[in-house]
Amino acid sequence: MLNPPPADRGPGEPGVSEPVIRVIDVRRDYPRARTSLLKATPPVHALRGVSLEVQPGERFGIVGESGCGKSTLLRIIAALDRPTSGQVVVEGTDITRLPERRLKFLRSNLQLVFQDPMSSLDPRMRVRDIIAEPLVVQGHPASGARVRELLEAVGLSADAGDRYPHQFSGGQRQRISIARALAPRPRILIADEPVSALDVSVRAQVLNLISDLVDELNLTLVFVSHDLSVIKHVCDRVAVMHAGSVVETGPTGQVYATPTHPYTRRLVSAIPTLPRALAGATTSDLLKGAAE
Ligand SMILES: Nc1ncnc2c1ncn2[C@@H]1O[C@H](COP(=O)(O)OP(=O)(O)OP(=O)(O)O)[C@@H](O)[C@H]1O
Repeated sequence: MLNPPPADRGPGEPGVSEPVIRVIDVRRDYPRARTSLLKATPPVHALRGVSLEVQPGERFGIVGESGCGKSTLLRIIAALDRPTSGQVVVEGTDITRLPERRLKFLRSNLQLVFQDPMSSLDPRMRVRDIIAEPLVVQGHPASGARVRELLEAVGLSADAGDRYPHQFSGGQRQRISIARALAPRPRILIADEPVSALDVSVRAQVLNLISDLVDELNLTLVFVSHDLSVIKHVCDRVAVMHAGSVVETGPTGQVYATPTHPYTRRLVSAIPTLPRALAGATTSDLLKGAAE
């Protein structure tokens, strides 16, 4: 079985109604280079008091155009960065104040898939070692059988393990990243624009693979995209971000059909019609076009 029911793997087993992730009034300021000797330069307010909750087994989307703070929020949820203020509670544990050595439980329970598989896969490593790496880092032996099982789960043949990342297409490389993320049997999968760098012809295949695996393995998914049509394909609920704030949250179908915030209405009205979608235009391309 790819992901048997987890044994005790850390504090805070999610209860029936306990959110898996709670983000509470999170702010993140980045210092900006000084431009004047006389006046202090104000920081970049990347997150301006973001709050949201993700329930167990939910597929939660975060959408917004470039620079609205999506990656900053994901990095804070994954404890790769700390907020300036506010709290993030994952599976009942406030991770924002924990020292690095106490974050071990999070490093196996929560895994990430990034936008560009080429830059997130070490070109000098064979695929089998790439997939086994998170297990080895956590001090677990990685068996050949487990690597083969993961390759099969993402639709790659067992002999793919002997090859190097450059010997695969973009879509296949993203499958390798997904296999690596699943290796430590996470309960939470975070995907940051996982299909944006892929050829439009393989995007749906990779989205369907993520969807199927989330169902099969009973994962909670947090999925970030600048493209509402991609979110609509995968997610049950969505938070719309604009300029460091969440401006609207709701079931994806409802937000899509009856958006309440003016920014969401702009996003929805810019969703590509079929011919433009086939030509590969994204919501953000179309928003740019509309603004020009
Ligand atoms: N390390 C940093 N130092 C200074 N400013 C930063 C840093 N990281 C992000 N920012 C700024 O914070 C804001 C939010 O950036 P972030 O990358 O989170 O947005 P995003 O929505 O993920 O955009 P994209 O989709 O283009 O990655 C932007 O104004 C960005 O320039």
